[in-house]
Amino acid sequence: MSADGKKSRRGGNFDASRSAPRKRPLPGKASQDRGGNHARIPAGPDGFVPDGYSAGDRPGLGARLVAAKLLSAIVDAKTSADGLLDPTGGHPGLRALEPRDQGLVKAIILTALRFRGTIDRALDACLDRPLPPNAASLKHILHVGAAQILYLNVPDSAAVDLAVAAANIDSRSQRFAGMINAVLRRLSREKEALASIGQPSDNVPEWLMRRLVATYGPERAQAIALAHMTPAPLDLTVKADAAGWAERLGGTPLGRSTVRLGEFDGAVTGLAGFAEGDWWVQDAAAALPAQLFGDLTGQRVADLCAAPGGKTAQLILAGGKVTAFDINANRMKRLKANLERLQLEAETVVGDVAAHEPETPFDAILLDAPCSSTGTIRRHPDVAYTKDMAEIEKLAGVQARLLGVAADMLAVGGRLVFSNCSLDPLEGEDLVAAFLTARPDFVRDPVLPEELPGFAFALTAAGDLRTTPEMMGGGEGAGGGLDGFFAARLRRI
Ligand SMILES: C[S@@+](CC[C@H](N)C(=O)[O-])C[C@H]1O[C@@H](n2cnc3c(N)ncnc32)[C@H](O)[C@@H]1O
Repeated sequence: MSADGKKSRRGGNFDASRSAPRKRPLPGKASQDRGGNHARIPAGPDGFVPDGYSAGDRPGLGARLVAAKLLSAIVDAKTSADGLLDPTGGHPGLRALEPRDQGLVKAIILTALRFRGTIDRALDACLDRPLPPNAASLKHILHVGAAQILYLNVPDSAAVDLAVAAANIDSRSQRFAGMINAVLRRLSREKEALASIGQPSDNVPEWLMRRLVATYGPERAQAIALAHMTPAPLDLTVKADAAGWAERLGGTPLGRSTVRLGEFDGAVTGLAGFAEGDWWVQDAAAALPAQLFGDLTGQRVADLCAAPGGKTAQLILAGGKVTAFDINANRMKRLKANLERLQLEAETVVGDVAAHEPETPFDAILLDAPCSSTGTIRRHPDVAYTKDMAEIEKLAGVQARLLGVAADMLAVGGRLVFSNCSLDPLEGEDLVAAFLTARPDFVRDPVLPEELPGFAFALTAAGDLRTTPEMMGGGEGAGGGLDGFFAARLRRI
């Protein structure tokens, strides 16, 4: 529930700036009428505003044009949605829209990606013949329209009319305007049957589904695909007293330090305890790797890939004297702002951690490495379309290099936790196995069930942590599930 008690939806990590739309009924609030405000549509660097189009011609049309444009950038050019949808540094077409229409664009994009396979099937069922090959622009216009009709609280007539209008001002799609009208109207008539056509795996690109089946087996892979179709709940990591905060905020305590608020829509900044720095937004699974150190009182701790700092905060609260490293200066600024709100202190170092040679080795090191983020597809459905196996292999190489760097910074007897939010064993189990073979001075320090109350189910036979999105009710309706995470605890001998 939201701060004002309304039914809500919101997810995110640490700084709470991300939001995720629900399956239906959906964002609605973004646009309940004929589709939003008059849009100012400037020509972006790619000149996407068609010739002869006058800004503000049609309420809501700007939002649909931008949505189709961004869908193309994500699916065709593999551009990350986070960057495109950023309200300050994102796509210029998006930034030119009214906030309400920006919200609508975001809802359309996330929904169109989350249900991409189902939408394809539903459109196919309404087409007399297949779409012409190379008609990418037409396909994006149809997907934007279909996402609204099938899953969002936008009047179908507005979704259809604005899709036709978008086609009419796009020279590549103009000749299909009549077809778009007919197809989307049919979709609207038959949507009850078509909104859930097929199976969850239809919404997972082939490369990823193959990988999930090979890793987790067909049944669990299908359950993961189902969980991906449901936006993640809002989880908070509290400094202390999870049970007390759960009661105060109307949530559920999970494990040692998480309060799950489930569906949430609105500003987390309005919730009790935000201004006082009593908690921060962090998925329940993301809160587990730092817990594998237990008490860190008096220890020198390095958080090697720290920003925006969710795990840094946990390491400080566990008693560690923490140095936080990150290569990205902007992200480090966010870490500092986050720690300031939480009234916590760490030394910070901006730069490539591989170039850092500590004078004294650290007693404990967390390497929460950059990864493919396939464990966060519920929050970032674009990941399934912007990443591929080549990228995963490349990232596994980066992680192996960073793990070697981390190993050399650790004192003998010290503990190293390697973690990331990938579902792929190349970035997790396989990588750690290869490391242990190459480094006889390290052994695995298996995590015991009693160390992770409430999450013992997520421990592997080897004693690593492996969470997947269908765990804890993922896919069984809104408000459940976990981000996919891997963590292994290693000790230098
Ligand atoms: C998965 S994010 C870390 C999330 C963070 N641990 C948290 O819980 O909030 C990975 C981070 O690694 C940083 N990074 C990537 N390569 C790095 C390098 N060579 N040295 C230091 N930081 C690096 C990225 O800038 C990014 O902020």
